[in-house]
Amino acid sequence: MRPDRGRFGWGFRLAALWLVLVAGAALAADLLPLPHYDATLAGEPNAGPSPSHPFGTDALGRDMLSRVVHGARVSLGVGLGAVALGLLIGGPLGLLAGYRRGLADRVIMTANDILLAFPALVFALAVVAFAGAGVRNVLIVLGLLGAPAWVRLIRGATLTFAQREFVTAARALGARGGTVMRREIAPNVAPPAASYAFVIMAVVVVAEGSLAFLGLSVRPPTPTWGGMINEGRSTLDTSAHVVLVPSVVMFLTVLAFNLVGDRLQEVTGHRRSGLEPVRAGRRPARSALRDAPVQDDPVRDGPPPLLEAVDVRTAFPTPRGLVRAVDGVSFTLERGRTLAIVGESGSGKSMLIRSVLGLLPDAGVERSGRVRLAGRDLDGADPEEMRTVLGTRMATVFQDPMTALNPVRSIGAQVTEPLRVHLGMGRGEARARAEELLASVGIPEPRRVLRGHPHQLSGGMRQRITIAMALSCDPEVLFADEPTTALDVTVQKQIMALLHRQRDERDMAMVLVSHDLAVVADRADDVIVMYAGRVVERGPAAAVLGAPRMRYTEALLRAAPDLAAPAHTRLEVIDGRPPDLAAPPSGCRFHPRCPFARDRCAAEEPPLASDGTTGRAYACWYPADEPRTAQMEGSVPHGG
Ligand SMILES: Nc1ncnc2c1ncn2[C@@H]1O[C@H](COP(=O)(O)OP(=O)(O)OP(=O)(O)O)[C@@H](O)[C@H]1O
Repeated sequence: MRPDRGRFGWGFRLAALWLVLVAGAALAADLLPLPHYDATLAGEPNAGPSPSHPFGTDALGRDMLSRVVHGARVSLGVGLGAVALGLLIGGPLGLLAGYRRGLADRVIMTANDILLAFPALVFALAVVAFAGAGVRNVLIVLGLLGAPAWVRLIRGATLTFAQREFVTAARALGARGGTVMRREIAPNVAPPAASYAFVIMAVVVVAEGSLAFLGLSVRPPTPTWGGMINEGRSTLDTSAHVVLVPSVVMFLTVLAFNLVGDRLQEVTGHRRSGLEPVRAGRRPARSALRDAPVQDDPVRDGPPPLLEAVDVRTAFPTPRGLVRAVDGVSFTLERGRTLAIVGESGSGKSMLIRSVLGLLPDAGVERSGRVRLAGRDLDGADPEEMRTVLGTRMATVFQDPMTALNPVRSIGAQVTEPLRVHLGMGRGEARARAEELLASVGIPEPRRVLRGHPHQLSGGMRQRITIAMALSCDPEVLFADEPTTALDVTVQKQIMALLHRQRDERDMAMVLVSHDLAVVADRADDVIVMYAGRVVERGPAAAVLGAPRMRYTEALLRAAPDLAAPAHTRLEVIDGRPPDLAAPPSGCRFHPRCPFARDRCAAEEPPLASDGTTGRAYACWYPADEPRTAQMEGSVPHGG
């Protein structure tokens, strides 16, 4: 995230200039041609500004400019130290709370809230009075007092980024939690943290000034701004400049820190995630669904399928009730084949994929069912094994390559990471392999591209990069969740062709989520049609899309653009709205929108029953007419 330099404005520039001036003077204080800050009678006592003493002198005739400059050392030094200490403590805790959620989050945030409830200045006064005044103690106390604010800020930013696709993508590549926090989230949390550091500096400068005013910061004769204000109090009526000079310098510095911090915050401001929040206070659990009987789990002879999902259920506890996003879905997939998942928006396609990959949001999700890869039950896999499976055997290509790639890391760093982590390659070897991978997915000048960042590439090129990353460890199953939706039409075809070429060359299986039924009919071997979290029809793609039986599939096809149809042909829409997954309709979930519905549809739920042909099944009491053989074997209409 690069700040837009043109939008900083004059206020920011003046404030930044002031801070550079104060910091520079503080650093070079000993080198400047100024009298020693404690040289008494360097001039007339309490004298106003003059060419030899531009800020005047104090009651002991000491040069005020020298004292203000040396005072800046203490103020800024304590500020920097306290910010660093607060960040050192609050940063990791905030990352942990925001990324792990659940128990860690609750413990950290409860402790944090208790600490925030302490009256800070009283606490600082008590500690400094007890432990003794001095820069070190003041710095430690102010650093500790700032830590809870850092926890809140870093947690909030982490929550935002933890929902972003590049974090899911890193998890899908098998990255450990610590690595995800360090490499994916921390660099993105850094810009808001940096802007916040300026605001905290302002708070610490004021707090240090207040302690110094009370005589609880550094000991005299070392000057501090607060101490100078205190010393000048007694002569305020006759020599106001003794109080005014440190006050104005302190005021301008605090104002400048706030201005710079606020402006940086605006410029580096980040987008919020659109996910509905999960109800607070619920633990990640599998409880409510765990007891649901696992259906459709046949005992088979022969080798197990490459990928098998049995009765997968995923639900989110929300204030509206339990949202059953995936409600008892089963499928199998073999090497070299593509299974497409289709359905309206919100039907549960993405959640099904995430459930299979074990990449659900951590907090509050309830899930059950079985997922097996070549017979290995992935639910029984420990986190280490699951990370390896995700990195090497199952890989994912996400919808939007811009959000799936980390904007602040170079492409080379992102493409080589899975190679280094999972295949143990050294830097040079991983770089060479990354170049080959990029070339294999059609990226010209791979060496140059590896040095760049995601924003320097077009959408199509970015998606090629994410495909290269997904393919880097030779996965057996590739999941592609609407991989072309964010791209323009000409590029969509190229990416789809690339995916299938790679599938054939590598003999992978592919799970493809797509809204584009023409693409599904063209490319997929099998299809499952989802409605309200359930499979309502499944079978060979050509047969299902060529002659749907379930009324919802029929409606979906009529609502899809037909590439073969004349331009300006009106598309039919599916009447009504998708059901509320927290309170789905009784019987067939599609019945309120189905023109063929009868009483039985509202009363009884139709089972997903085979129609007698291989692999084909649908859930409908009054299905579309059974097609004649000639129709079924005929060409599949593009998009319906
Ligand atoms: N964190 C969450 N809390 C509550 N409900 C959620 C959450 N995430 C997803 N859902 C719900 O799960 C359902 C399925 O979502 P999913 O993203 O799988 O749909 P989809 O079919 O992939 O849609 P699209 O085609 O628009 O991507 C939706 O109704 C959504 O509202």
